[in-house]
Amino acid sequence: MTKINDFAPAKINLTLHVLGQRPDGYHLLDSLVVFADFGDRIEVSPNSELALSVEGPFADGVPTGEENLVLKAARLLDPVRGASIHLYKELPSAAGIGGGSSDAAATLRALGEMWGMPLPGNAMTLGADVPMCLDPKAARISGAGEGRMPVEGLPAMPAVLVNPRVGVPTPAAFKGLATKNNAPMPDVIPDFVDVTAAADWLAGQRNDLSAPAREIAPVIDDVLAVLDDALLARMSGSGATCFGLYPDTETAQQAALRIAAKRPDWWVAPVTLNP
Ligand SMILES: C[C@@](CO)(OP(=O)(O)O)[C@H](O)COP(=O)(O)OP(=O)(O)OC[C@H]1O[C@@H](n2ccc(N)nc2=O)[C@H](O)[C@@H]1O
Ligand SMILES: Nc1ncnc2c1ncn2[C@@H]1O[C@H](COP(=O)(O)OP(=O)(O)O)[C@@H](O)[C@H]1O
Repeated sequence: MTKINDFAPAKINLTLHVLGQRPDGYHLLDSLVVFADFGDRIEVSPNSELALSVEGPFADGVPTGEENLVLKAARLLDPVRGASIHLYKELPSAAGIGGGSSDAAATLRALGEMWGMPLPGNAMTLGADVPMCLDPKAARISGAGEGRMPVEGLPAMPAVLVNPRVGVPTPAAFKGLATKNNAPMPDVIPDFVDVTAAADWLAGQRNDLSAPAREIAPVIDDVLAVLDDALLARMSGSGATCFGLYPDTETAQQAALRIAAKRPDWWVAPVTLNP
């Protein structure tokens, strides 16, 4: 039986500048996005009905009904066709790292291949993060999430992802913004010789959702504090996951061990953020 596997990597917003708000309420973004070598996994195989099974460390709490983004993605591609989909959930949900969106994008890729269909142009209807996850490579994201410019010149970045197991609802983070019209990133994102140079430049940029998310979940301050030995520590997306950038893989792994020992109740993952 034909089985197709796909990988749904964690999405990290290295920067997230909020530039304004559209009349429909969605916010205009300028965001530098990269993807980790760590994420969920999807397996699809032929089946008469559309069926989803979920397992893995973060399976609990992921909806298994029609509201699951994996099933919504399948229905977007074909409203009636059947398939068996297995989701192995390694990523925490509602965590600012686009787990559900990346699952949806991986489902579109895998079912598109199995059913011989092209990727849909309206993936945005599944969620603002889904289009950027269709081709999970470094990109500068604009509009409400639909604009995507590939970014060359980023190094592979050793990092640690830390989530305090507290969910931040994305609408609440946007609603809490003190100012909606903020400055974009510079027009040109430079090339960087290494992760230290990238971290130096990133330090001059922002995540505008960080302040409102920290109001909602003050534990984010504790997360940033344990990442104080990183070259740069910042929240991703609408939180609460934060990333720390480290000069090399070994240092990142040591930092992850230290943080996991200090906060065994938190989710801690040493990763590489790929260009
Ligand atoms: C903030 C970001 C940054 O990459 O990531 P996450 O924190 O979700 O990972 C995304 O913009 C989130 O994308 P996603 O989670 O797919 O958003 P959606 O389901 O489409 O929207 C959830 C809600 O977020 C708000 N929203 C989302 C995107 C956007 N550009 N402006 C918004 O105001 C709206 O209130 C919307 O109802
Ligand atoms: N496959 C999925 N994985 C995770 N969450 C999902 C999935 N499908 C639907 N959801 C719902 O989407 C919401 C946002 O999840 P997620 O995409 O992980 O958030 P974020 O983009 O903030 O990391 C969750 O609260 C969850 O109920």
